[in-house]
Amino acid sequence: MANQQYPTSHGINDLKKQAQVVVVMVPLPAQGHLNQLLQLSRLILSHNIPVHYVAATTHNRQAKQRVHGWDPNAAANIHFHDIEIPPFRCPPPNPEAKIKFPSQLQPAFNASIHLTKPVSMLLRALSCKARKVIVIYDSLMGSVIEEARFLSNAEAYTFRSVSAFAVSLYEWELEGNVIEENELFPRDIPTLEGCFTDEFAGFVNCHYSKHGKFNTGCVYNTCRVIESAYMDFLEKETTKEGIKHWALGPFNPVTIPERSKSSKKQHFCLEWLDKQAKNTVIYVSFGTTTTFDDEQIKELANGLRKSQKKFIWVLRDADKGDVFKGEERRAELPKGYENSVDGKGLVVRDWAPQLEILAHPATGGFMSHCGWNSCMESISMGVPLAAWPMHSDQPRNTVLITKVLKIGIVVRDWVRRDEIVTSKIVKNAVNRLMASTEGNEMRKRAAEMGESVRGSVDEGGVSRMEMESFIAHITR
Ligand SMILES: O=c1ccn([C@@H]2O[C@H](COP(=O)(O)OP(=O)(O)O[C@H]3O[C@H](CO)[C@@H](O)[C@H](O)[C@H]3O)[C@@H](O)[C@H]2O)c(=O)[nH]1
Repeated sequence: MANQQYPTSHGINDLKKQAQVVVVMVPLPAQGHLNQLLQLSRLILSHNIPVHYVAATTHNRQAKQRVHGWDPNAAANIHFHDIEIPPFRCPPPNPEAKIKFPSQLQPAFNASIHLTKPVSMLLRALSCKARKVIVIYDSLMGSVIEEARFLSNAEAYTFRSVSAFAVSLYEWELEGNVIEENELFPRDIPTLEGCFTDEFAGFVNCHYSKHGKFNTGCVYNTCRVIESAYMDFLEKETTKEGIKHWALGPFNPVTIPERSKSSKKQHFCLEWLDKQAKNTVIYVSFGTTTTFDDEQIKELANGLRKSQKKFIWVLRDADKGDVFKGEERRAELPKGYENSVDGKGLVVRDWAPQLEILAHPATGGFMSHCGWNSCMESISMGVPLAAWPMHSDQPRNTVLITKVLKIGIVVRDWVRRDEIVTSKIVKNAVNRLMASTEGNEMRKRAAEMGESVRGSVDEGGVSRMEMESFIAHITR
């Protein structure tokens, strides 16, 4: 399999033990979640453990089609279980919504409940054949894997799709504590007001599994190089329950295979990047759950142009619950915009190869909403961020990036989320990150951190050891 982060060197006995263990992944159907569990599948597979990845047919297709740097279809030991579920509503995102949480995904989240029966059947079937069935499920998919509770040879592990920092804060609050400034948490951590819709908050209340009775642990897409204090905090909080916590990230590949320059498949923005000088380009992208209204798009477009810095801007609407259904809105740019930035900037309307862009030496900064995948990808490629949070865990990830790790600046303060971000604010943020002493210092810090994070997956590195301990634990 291409791009194995953890090459294996197992003894015969280890291999025998592992052959009797299977892993079942149950992701929440949203790109930021599908992607992480697919990437984790790749890592687990490199330890010769078969992985079953279960989702609705359309979400499996989405996860496979969008992954970069390796081919999940060629990874023979990933068994994709395409489940046909009843049709669900698939509204487009609403650019005018006051709360920016992607409420259009809610019907897909609700429809996940139809996976319960097929997942139960799969778990039962696997449980008859394997010595052990390990279920790794998104913390919002607890209801779907209830069957694991009744199988004597099944163990369930909760996957936390966000930073250990965000989970620590959330669980601290769940216990009824007030967040105060201390050695772990900096001051002025935003509340969760404005982060979610009421409907999603209700969904979380129903389905969030902190650590169910049959749970033996939690896995995180993070690395102790950056979040060791928060992993320790979570461990301390659950000592009594005997819950284990594993920081197995970064899940994303940390090295990108050498591109063949003659390859026709190369994305045009990578060819363009090849012609740019080191650290001169800012990559601008807001993940798969952000939709701007026309006015905000205009301000962002003008701000990038006025900054006079080179940029790659991914301009796409947020995903729908089924990304293959219906039309996508094509956001309008100011008249003649693309010509006016010719040579300076690229606007990408399709799926951009984000990891490869971030890994490219010409990329020197990332303007991002601070979704956790984007944060981990940027950190592991050593790129500092200009943080512009929209919803969910993003305002708190912004605190982690800017105040704790000090590898980024804030574009727009979360408290001013109802105001438009003017072109002047955008221009100033780009210049601050890309062309100031402060920005250069952050770039240096981010590069050093990236090196340490990439090193953590090498032999003897913290993430590598944590993964080995996890594999030993599930195959014990
Ligand atoms: O053109 C594109 C656009 C996106 N991506 C990838 O898509 C993913 C986006 O994930 P993320 O950065 O986490 O953003 P969201 O899609 O918004 O993720 C949701 O899920 C995350 C994990 O729970 C949360 O941290 C976020 O707040 C939530 O919005 C990343 O892997 C990107 O590399 C591309 O490769 N190309």
